[in-house]
Amino acid sequence: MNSHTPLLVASGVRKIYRAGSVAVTALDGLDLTVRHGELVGVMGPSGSGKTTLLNCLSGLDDIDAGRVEIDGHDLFAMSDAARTEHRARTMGFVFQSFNLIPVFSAAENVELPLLLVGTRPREARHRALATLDRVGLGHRVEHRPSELSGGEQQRVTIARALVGRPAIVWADEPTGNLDTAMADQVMDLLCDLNREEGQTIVLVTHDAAIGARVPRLIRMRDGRLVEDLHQHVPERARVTDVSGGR
Ligand SMILES: Nc1ncnc2c1ncn2[C@@H]1O[C@H](COP(=O)(O)OP(=O)(O)OP(=O)(O)O)[C@@H](O)[C@H]1O
Repeated sequence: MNSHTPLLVASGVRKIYRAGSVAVTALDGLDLTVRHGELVGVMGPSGSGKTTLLNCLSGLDDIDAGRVEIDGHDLFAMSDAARTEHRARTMGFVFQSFNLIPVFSAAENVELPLLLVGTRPREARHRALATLDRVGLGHRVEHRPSELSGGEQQRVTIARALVGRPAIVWADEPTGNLDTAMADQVMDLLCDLNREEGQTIVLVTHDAAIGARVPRLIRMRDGRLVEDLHQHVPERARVTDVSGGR
């Protein structure tokens, strides 16, 4: 795909959750285009459909109507197996809960997705170490999650999301479990990855301070996009050292 082709094109996406006789329209004909290299924040009141947007546009969840194309491929025209494979190849995920394997070291957690798609162990380890270094954790590769701070654990999950060199990273409240200083470090890292390496990121957040840091902010209400704002984000003064004092 050349960089002029949008990375993600979602059109008319509807998602209806049915629980017994109750149906909730979580996405109500949503249209969204994301270009390569964008950092897009998604805000909106509780229940407006932010997590559903992330789950449906990444193909983690099915949709009831509409179309989602990522990297030129129609997500819902492919089989479940093909969609899973496409997701593993093109997407990385960061959630509020870290979901790291407690008995694995940071390096083992990060190399796991590569091993699962058949990358040779030596290559997987090499890339895991390089990616941990990129997120400022080159000095913590043998640590287990319980031996790391919350911010460090979230940086391990970011490394795990990045190690397969995904076209797009989906992040759902990535700073939701962190105190302000650690949340700042994680946001610094995501902004740097976007600005310096052109990593495309879609990030759901409740936090207005985070919303103020993204170059593009979309707002949802009742399953629709109600605002799409391109905002000037000044280069930050580097106040936080993500290397943790290496
Ligand atoms: N699995 C489900 N079954 C039934 N209804 C659901 C399900 N998941 C979400 N919903 C409903 O869909 C709507 C959108 O939910 P969603 O979680 O996407 O909102 P959100 O904006 O992410 O909310 P929050 O900010 O509180 O996390 C809500 O009305 C929610 O109650």
